[in-house]
Amino acid sequence: MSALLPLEEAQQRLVSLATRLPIETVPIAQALGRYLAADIAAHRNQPAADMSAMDGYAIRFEDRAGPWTCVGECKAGSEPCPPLKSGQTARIFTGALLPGGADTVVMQENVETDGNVISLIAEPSPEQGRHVRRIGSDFCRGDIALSKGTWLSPAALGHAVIAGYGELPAHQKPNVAVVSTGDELVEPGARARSHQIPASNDVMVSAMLAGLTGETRALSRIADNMDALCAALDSARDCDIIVTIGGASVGDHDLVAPAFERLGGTIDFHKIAMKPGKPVMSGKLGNSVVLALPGNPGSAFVSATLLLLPLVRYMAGAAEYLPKYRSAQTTTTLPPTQNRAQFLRAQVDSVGITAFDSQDSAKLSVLAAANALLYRPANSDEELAGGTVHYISI
Ligand SMILES: Nc1nc2c(c(=O)[nH]1)N[C@H]1C(S)=C(S)[C@@H](COP(=O)(O)OP(=O)(O)OC[C@H]3O[C@@H](n4cnc5c(N)ncnc54)[C@H](O)[C@@H]3O)O[C@H]1N2
Ligand code: MOO
Repeated sequence: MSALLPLEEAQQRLVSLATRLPIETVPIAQALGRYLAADIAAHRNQPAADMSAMDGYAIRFEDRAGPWTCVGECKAGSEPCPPLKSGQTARIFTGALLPGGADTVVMQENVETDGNVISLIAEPSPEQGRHVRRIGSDFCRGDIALSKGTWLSPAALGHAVIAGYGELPAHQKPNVAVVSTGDELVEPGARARSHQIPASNDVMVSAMLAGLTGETRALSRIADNMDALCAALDSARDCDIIVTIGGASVGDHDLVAPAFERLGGTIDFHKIAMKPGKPVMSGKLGNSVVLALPGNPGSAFVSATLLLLPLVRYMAGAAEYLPKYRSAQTTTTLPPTQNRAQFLRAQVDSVGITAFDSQDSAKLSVLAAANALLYRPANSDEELAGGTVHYISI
């Protein structure tokens, strides 16, 4: 029996089979969910000049006691008003440039007006710079606005636009074929007889890839025979990643590895020291990176979280492509582990993290109730309730 590969090594070997996908210039409205391919420096200062954060009156701080004579109006989008002289104020609105000489804004709720004479009614008198957004207080021209490998979230896109960008250099997203195999599989919603099972993993894994791929191609419910499996895999050779589900283990009908070899694919590793997810296999078929996930739903989910999603993020250009671990206190005592790292389906809340009693990787009821995978390193001792453990949010 081949040795079980530690997970971290498997993750590194998997990405070393892959390359970052080509870079293209993308209109900003189409860049959501991609990864930035270069550092981008701000083209402008933000704000570009001192501006008001409130509707009110712009004043010179030295005149803070008032009253003031109102000599003009400054609104967002207007050229700057003429400079204020001693004892003068200008009506100002949020987002408007401050007139020359002004350095403070008094909110309109804090004054009373009598014609063009404006007096303070609220105490205390304003502090210098109150309600003013200073030039460059958000960022300055030349500052790095977003760094290479950043995930382009809605907020990151907004930041890029305000920094002066209308298009961005970003990596392509990988095209992924999701191939499920098993004579027992029936399509979602169809009646499953007792020897059959609805093909739940296909929908689940495709959903995990939502937004991360260029194309997710479903090649579902391929029969357990070499010719059918080879034909399906062959038809997916144009995809960047081919992920198979089921048939990854050692049974007589587990044909994924033999089918890859028949097609000329090369296997890199087969079997990882983790539970669930031991029978995971990886390799290459032409230019495609191949990842074979086990069929048990819990195993398919855990191995997709720990291997497939990092691979997809890596190819798409992510700086940080591995899952993030957080820590919490276990509410129960956890038994020692053996030679495989464990990822226990668990619930985390403000009290701590609680692993479910049943960890059968075939149970979707347990997986669907979980919001975390509690990580137990291989060969660890019993962990007493109250001890700190690491987990991945799901
Ligand atoms: N002698 C051994 N037997 C097994 C080993 C082993 O090391 N030695 N490993 C076990 C482990 S661990 C796992 S996990 C399973 C995974 O095996 P396969 O990847 O070959 O999966 P299948 O046998 O095809 O299916 C397992 C289970 O999952 C159901 N399944 C499969 N595909 C889907 C799908 N698309 N949607 C829903 N459910 C699916 C399938 O019907 C089976 O019930 O092997 C152990 N055996
Ligand atoms: O480790 Mo399998 O992946 O038990 O379910």
